[in-house]
Formats: sequence, C-alpha cells, structure tokens
Amino acid sequence: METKNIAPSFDRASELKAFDETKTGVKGLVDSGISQIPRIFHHSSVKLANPEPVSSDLLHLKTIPTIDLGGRVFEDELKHKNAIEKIKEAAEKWGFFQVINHGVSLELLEKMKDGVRGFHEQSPEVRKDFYSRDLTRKFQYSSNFDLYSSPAANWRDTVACTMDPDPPNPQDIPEICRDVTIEYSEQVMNLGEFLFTLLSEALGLNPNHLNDMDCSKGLIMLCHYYPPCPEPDLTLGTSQHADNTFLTVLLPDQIEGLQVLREGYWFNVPHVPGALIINIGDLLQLITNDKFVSLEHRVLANRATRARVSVAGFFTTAMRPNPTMYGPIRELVSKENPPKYRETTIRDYTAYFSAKGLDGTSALLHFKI
Ligand SMILES: O=C(O)CCC(=O)C(=O)O
Ligand SMILES: [Fe+2]
Repeated sequence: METKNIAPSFDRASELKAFDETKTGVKGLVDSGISQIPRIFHHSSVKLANPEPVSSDLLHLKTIPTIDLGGRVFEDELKHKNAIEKIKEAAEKWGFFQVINHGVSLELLEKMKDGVRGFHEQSPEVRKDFYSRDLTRKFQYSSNFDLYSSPAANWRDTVACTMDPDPPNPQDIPEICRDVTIEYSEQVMNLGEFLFTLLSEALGLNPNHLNDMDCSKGLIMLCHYYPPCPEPDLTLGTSQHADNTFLTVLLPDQIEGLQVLREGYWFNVPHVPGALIINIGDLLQLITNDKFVSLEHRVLANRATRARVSVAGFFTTAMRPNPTMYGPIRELVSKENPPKYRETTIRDYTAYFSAKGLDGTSALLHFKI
C-alpha cells in the first residue's frame, strides 16, 4: 500500500497574524523558551541547499576580495590606481567586496552593534511601542518586512531607520541607540560619497558622476538582530535576495552567516576584523547597464548561542518623492551595447521590489527591455 506523507493541516495566515500581534518578534519566541520553530519559518529544502557549483574551477576563488582603502587618502597614484582596479574587478564579478582602512573608527563600529543589541534586548513592553508595519515611519521595528508576502518567514527582527534625507527627530530614536545611530550614519554617508567616486572611476567616468546623479543622497539603515535558532537547518536568517539599492554598506558581526550566490554556488563571507562589506545593488546594476552586478545573497539561521547583529546601510532615495528617471548611463551604452533596461523612478522600483517580497527572484528582470 502506498503511504503518502501528508503534512498536518496548518492555517498559515492565522499563524502569521498571531506571531505579528505579539509585537516582540523572533526574539520574543526565543525568550518564551521554544525548542522547535513554528511552521511559518520553515523554508523548502531546495531553498536551503547549496548545490555543487556550475563550474568547479570557481571553488579556488574561495570568497569575495578584501580591498585596502588606505584611510581614504592614497599615498601615491599607483596605490589609487590599484584600488580602483580591484574595485572594478570585484564590482564586475562579485558585486561584493570587503573594505579595510575605510576611515570609520573600529570603536564606532563596535558601539553601533552594541546599540543594535541594546535596542533588541530591551524589555518586550518597551519594544512593543516601536513595533509597526507603517513604512513611512522613520524609526520602525518589526519582524520580516515581507511577512505576509514571502513564501517563508526569516529568523530575524529588524529596525529600519531612514537617516537621509530628512532624518527622524533625534527624540524619535530611542535613547539606547540614538547618539550612535546618528554618528554612525554620518560616517557611512561620508564613506558612501568616497566609494561612489571610486566606483565612477572604475566605470571610466568622471569621479563625481555617480555622486552628481544623487546615488549617495539617501540612506536607510536596517539594524538586523538574528537570535540563536533552535532548528537552524529548517530556516534562514534572510532569504535569497539582491538589494534594491545603488550600494549597501554592511556592518557585519563576528558570527558569520552571510553567503553570496555566484554561478550557482553559495560562497561564505568570512569575518575580517574591522572590515565593512560593500555590495552593488540592483539600481547600480541598472544604471551601469549590467557592467556592475548585484548578486543574490542570503543569511543562514544563526547557530551560535548568542544573537548575531548586522547593520545594512542602503544608499537609495526610495523615501523621497523624487521624480528623477534612472536608466542606463549614456556614456556606458553604445550601438553595440544598447540599453538593457527601461527607465524607472526609484520609488517605482522600490514599490515593485517590496510588493514582490524576498522570493528568490530578481526585481531587475521586471525592468529589462
Ligand atoms: O545581515 C546580513 O549579513 C545581510 C543583510 C542583508 O542582506 C540586507 O539587509 O539586505
Ligand atoms: Fe541584502
């Protein structure tokens, strides 16, 4: 007799709602002492696997490159040229690289992570007051921005904070992370401007080109908190996705977990002390007409005994009613290399990305000509 493995019936919609209404996120579940994760967090085994790479040659690459920014002042022209060459190669092949000597003090990086931990580890009563799905809020705490639209929930909570343009009133940021969030975001804005000059040069453009296009003019910070997971083989910390930004500056934790998908294989991103991780987002891939790539990445569920935190600084002006149309940069297209994307506003791009949720497909495809 054939036996079928029928899963017990499960009312997904009610479970999502019940979880959301606790307003205390994944951290709340962990604090309640659960030893099994709820079904809403189960991902399909296909999404969790790491198949063999398309080409085994690729494995000798090991991982994404690390680039020394020399404290943002290059001693001589050779060092400057070298850095640009490395950034060009990384942006074309990986869309990801780590930077060291980036000019943001290591003390500030640690203080920022302490601030994120401090917020998420406050009492549930205090956290609940900030919990919201209102994306227009400048300081918003929730679990899974795409809880109701994605196929499976992630083992992660997040604070989203729009820092530029129009940052929140300081008193709207909780005191536990207020000063450090303001200081860190200013430093990331400065670093972003510097990185966009190097990226412009790597494209063979005038150093100011990407800054003049306002690529460095908006900053949204996502302060992620990944509690330890009792069943890390069944879920993810962040589902496979590419970022809907021009550029992302990611402050990582010593606890690893970030993986980048290149040619069908998930590469681990190792912890490099003091480094920031930089990745090209979809909008930069679009305006460079695929010269730079926005690679898919994901975060494994946290296997450690303490929480993993990260801060993703997103360069995008999604929060500003900006009518500017963005399409492939004129200098980068030609008769032989015609535009591959139609023009869009950042707002439209972001609205499409957010409605789709992190379902493992690229939002860029929707804008291809
Ligand atoms: O937490 C991480 O390491 C990465 C988070 C991420 O990919 C994102 O916020 O887009
Ligand atoms: Fe990301």
